[in-house]
Amino acid sequence: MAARVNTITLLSSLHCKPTRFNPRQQYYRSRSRVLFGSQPLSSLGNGAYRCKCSSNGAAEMESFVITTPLYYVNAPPHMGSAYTTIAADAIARFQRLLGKRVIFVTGTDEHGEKIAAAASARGSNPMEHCNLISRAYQNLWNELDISYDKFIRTTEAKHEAIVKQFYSRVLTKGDIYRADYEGLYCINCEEYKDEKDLLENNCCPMHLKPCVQRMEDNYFFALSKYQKLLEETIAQNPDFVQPPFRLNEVQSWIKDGLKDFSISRASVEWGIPVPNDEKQTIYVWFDALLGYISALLEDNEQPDLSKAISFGWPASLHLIGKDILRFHAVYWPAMLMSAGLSLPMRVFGHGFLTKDGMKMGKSLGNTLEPNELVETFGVDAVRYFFLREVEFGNDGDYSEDRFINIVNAHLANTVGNLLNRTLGLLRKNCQSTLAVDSYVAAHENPFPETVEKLVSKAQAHYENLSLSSACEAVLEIGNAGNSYMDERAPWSLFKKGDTAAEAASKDLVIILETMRIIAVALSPVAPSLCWRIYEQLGYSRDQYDAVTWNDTKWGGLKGGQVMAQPKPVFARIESKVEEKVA
Ligand SMILES: Nc1ncnc2c1ncn2[C@@H]1O[C@H](COP(=O)(O)OP(=O)(O)OP(=O)(O)O)[C@@H](O)[C@H]1O
Repeated sequence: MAARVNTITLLSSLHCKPTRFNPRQQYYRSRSRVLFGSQPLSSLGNGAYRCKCSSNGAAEMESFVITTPLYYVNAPPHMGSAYTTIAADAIARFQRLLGKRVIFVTGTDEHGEKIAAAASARGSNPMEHCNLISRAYQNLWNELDISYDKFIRTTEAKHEAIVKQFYSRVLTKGDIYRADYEGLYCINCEEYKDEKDLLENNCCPMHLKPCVQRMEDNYFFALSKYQKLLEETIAQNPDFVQPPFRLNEVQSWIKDGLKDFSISRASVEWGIPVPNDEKQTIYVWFDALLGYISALLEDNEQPDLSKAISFGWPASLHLIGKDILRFHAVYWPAMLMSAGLSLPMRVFGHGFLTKDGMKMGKSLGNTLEPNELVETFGVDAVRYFFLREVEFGNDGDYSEDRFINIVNAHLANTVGNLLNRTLGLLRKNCQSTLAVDSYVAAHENPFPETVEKLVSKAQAHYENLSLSSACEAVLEIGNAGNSYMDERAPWSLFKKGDTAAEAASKDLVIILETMRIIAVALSPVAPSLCWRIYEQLGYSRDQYDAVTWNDTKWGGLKGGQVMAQPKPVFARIESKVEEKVA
């Protein structure tokens, strides 16, 4: 079968590696025999496809498709929703720097009982309500410098068409049947619960609200049929669920036994009608997960499932919170197997931002407002703090004092101050002009090697989604630059005659080259700040936008390049309480 259409070709063979057999897809194909659509290129294990070399030796661009959850529009976004999206954005930006063809999908999940209830509580109709809240998400993503490529709303006509086609495939496969169901239902999770998983008074452990007894005549998806296949697939692809401790959780759910689940609601009007039974609507999760596929359609395309698949499925990475792991790592793969489609390559379930130990969430109302944080502290501080402070995968609590201390110490002092004082010295002693190429300035100096080692460390951490460690490695470059500056003390060398002054002007080039490398390596996390650094180094916006990870190599700055007038790139945040941050 032909490789997926990747139209852009790279001139360099940098990203061209030999294609490799992908055991997961082969495994699945051999059992289902119904896999269709174009085959992805083989997995690199990190969620990217291997590229294919064309006959002239040029390399087709690798693809990297990353998704956030489609956020539920029962209430406006909060810092928890922003957290996943900021992390996805940093990963997407890093993969773009590597030269991949990235499709970054986000959007809003707009159907279901909770939405209808939220709309009526506001005295609005569901569609108006969805328009308003979906717009709030898009506005917030703009505020937060989120570089998404696709924003899908599950109320879009193309999405509805894809859901119906998918439903029909699963029906044809014989995996949908009709039955009565009675059980305890959590309206906030929009899910029937097992009594054993509930707290006292049948309260949902996530939302702390009692579940209600419900009986319905529904359509069911035969999840139990896929138990063995799921078990085997996951055993053969342990990287499918990450971090590893979440894989154990998923494996134990499957081992406990999978029960068929109801995929329609008779009592919910606000949803996509079940094909051939207009009295029922499709269960919100069976609908929303398909958004990852319908998002891939071009706006002017006929909504066709096979076509959507050919535009980028399977996703390289679903980034989600741990609350929706079961849907993504159990239900969704089984649904895809039933429809004869490839599984996503990786599902990463990160931890929760908590407030007083409880998950911050819309239903509990204990949220932190990202808009306010951005307004008060700026977008770079918000992005940097949450990615640096919370070990990606674990939970993390927010404290304003910690926030201020971290961003002041790292962004204002280590990075901003070093740049500012170096540019100040350059202006005073060298008319803001670099004396020599950075390559020449560092001749026989071991410093570039220190920087390059830290860059490699940062790269490895970005690739493993260890975003906090990636930030740490980049900050270590800043620390190394500060130590170099203090040891060399160029301000005093400039006073010691020509030879010492020549050495001092080379030292300034070395520090500024270090700043340039920091700006590239930190750009996935704090893109606006890094642009300001680049601008201070005398580059244009177009030059910044064309940067790749290759630009982390030593040797970018050239002799004669004129730096901008020194201007702080990150304003220190004033606070009443300030502690020393290690
Ligand atoms: N406290 C949080 N910490 C980290 N991520 C969160 C948090 N809250 C929400 N998210 C992100 O949003 C996803 C859930 O989206 P959803 O729109 O259901 O938000 P929610 O606030 O969790 O809603 P609810 O409180 O009604 O369950 C999570 O899987 C995660 O990606």
